[in-house]
Amino acid sequence: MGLNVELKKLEELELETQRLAAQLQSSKANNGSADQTDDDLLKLQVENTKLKHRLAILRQSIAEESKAGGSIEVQENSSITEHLHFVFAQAIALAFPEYKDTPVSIAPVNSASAKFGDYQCNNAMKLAKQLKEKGINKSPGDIATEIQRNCPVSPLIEKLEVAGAGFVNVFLSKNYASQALSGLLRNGVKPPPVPKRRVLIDFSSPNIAKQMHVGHLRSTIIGESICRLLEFLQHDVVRINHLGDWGTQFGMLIAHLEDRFPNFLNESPPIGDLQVFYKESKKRFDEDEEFKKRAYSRVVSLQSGEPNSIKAWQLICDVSRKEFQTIYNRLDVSIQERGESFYQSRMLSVVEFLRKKNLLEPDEGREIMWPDESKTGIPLTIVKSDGGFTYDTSDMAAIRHRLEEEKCSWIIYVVDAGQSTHFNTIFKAAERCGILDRAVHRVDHVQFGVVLGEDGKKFKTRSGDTVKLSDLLDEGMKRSLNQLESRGRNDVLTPQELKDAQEAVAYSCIKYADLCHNRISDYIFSFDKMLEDRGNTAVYLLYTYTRICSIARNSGEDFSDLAKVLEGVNIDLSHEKEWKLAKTLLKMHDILIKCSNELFLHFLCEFCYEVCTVFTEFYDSCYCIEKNKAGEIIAVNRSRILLCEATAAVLRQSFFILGLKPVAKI
Ligand SMILES: NC(=[NH2+])NCCC[C@H](N)C(=O)O
Repeated sequence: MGLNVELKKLEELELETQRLAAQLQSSKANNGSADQTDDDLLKLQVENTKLKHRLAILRQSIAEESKAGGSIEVQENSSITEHLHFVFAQAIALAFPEYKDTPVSIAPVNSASAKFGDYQCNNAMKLAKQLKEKGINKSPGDIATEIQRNCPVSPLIEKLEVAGAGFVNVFLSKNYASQALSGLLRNGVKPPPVPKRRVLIDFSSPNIAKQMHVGHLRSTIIGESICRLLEFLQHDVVRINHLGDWGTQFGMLIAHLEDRFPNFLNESPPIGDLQVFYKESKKRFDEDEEFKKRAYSRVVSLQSGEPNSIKAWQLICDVSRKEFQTIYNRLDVSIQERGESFYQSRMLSVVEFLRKKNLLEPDEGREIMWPDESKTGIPLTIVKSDGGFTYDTSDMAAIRHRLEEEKCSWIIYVVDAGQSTHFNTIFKAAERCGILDRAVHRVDHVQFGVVLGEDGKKFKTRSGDTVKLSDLLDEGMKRSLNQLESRGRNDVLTPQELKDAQEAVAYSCIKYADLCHNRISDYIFSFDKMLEDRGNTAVYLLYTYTRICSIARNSGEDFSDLAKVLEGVNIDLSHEKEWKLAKTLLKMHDILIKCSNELFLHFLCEFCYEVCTVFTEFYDSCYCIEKNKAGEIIAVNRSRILLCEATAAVLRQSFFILGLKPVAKI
């Protein structure tokens, strides 16, 4: 095992040990101190100390190896930026030992300024300032030179140059790039190595009996892509639909069901439109005192598990569930249902837990909890004055379950930006009571803006109603067919091919339009815009992809077994455009890591767009297949066709993460 690989593994282990120790500690706090737990904790601590020791030795030996003019290996599928971090961290540690923990700063160089290399380390300027504060005068240029001199030799680097105000410019090695692309073609696109976590993603999460609206659509699309991204990076992903299936509205729904379909226990009620049903029951609830009373009593019986109320509740949930599932099937989303009702018993115990810790205080008949001791911010309502629980209570029970029982070390909530105060409060409160430990757990509220209509106002139908998602998807299908027909594709494609293309375009467009913007800003929903075949749209990407795939097919040679083709061909990157394309493709791992660190998918969308435009530049100036005047193939440049295939592979993997479905013909 290479030193770097071992180092990464050890770092992962250390994280895991810390997480286990925290878990033991918290279960000890909850259960009183059991001897067994004490023993386990002790063992873990010893283990952790050993690990730390081993880590220190390793770091030292890596540093020494490079001091002796040593070299450094590149981990397979490693992100270039990460590798360069490693290289420069060592160089800085050797050149300026007292700054060995300085965060390394590496930036890609804009491809327009290729003479400055491909990546840049710009630590020297900051170091010059820090040294000056200590009374040492050294120019950034001199510092950069010292850093450069101490860099270990890496197969990834062709040369290093100091330039400008103290930058160290990195020129990537063509040889390395060519080998990395061969590996990619041979083994498929593989994920960059990252420390693995068990991560729970709470997304989609609509409410029973209510309309699933465009906000839920955003959560569904973004959430699904985050799951795919993290699964690709080999994390252990738990996909959770936190359905709103337990609110007080169920009282009135149950009471209304009892009246409308008295035989519901024996025969499933034909509730066609749950929204109408909901409106009817709400009207009665507001107008009829008697009904209101019964509705309240049904909430109590439901939450205490009375069988008839449970049965009625299940029937209602089933109606919604079926509707949601059709949307998930259409969008190719998979998710496990674990609604608020799942936490009923855990809400009881989390209340007990908080009460024992003296964290609940009375407030006009309610019981509230402040997120921090200073009592600033907004308190959570943990118990209502009628003894019932709230959205806050279920989220406290959920976060506890996810960290302690589900043993996740990372939770991601994909919910609209309107709920950011709620989540901030939940996170702080969870920290305050010892459920959440930020040293070992990561929690993110992946928030997103609202969907606007083309008029810039909230997205609504012409009549001012909220848009039904199934109608929206139907409209997308219609528009996509129109677009294909206007290009005459219905004359070229078979009916099945046309249908596949229609679906691919419709759903890919809707997803991509959502993902390609910074999610935090509001976004304007426009079918016209998303169906454009130019610019950063799904249609452009899908067309380009299909075109790339057709190149090998039309070459008259067999490219089905890439490993075999590679035996006789070296990927040649001597043409400027070949080299540019290769470097673009090799950025994929950097991008995936950036997306998963920051949980923004538009970086990946921009990457796909860049790959397509750089590919087009390449294809415009580099012949892959040469034909004579008669249209006969006279030469096939296999190396270039392999580059096309590598481009297709990179796009295919990125499309999969973004939920875009490529088709063979379009
Ligand atoms: N754990 C959570 N609170 N998840 C999000 C739930 C979203 C909620 N059902 C809504 O529609 O607004």
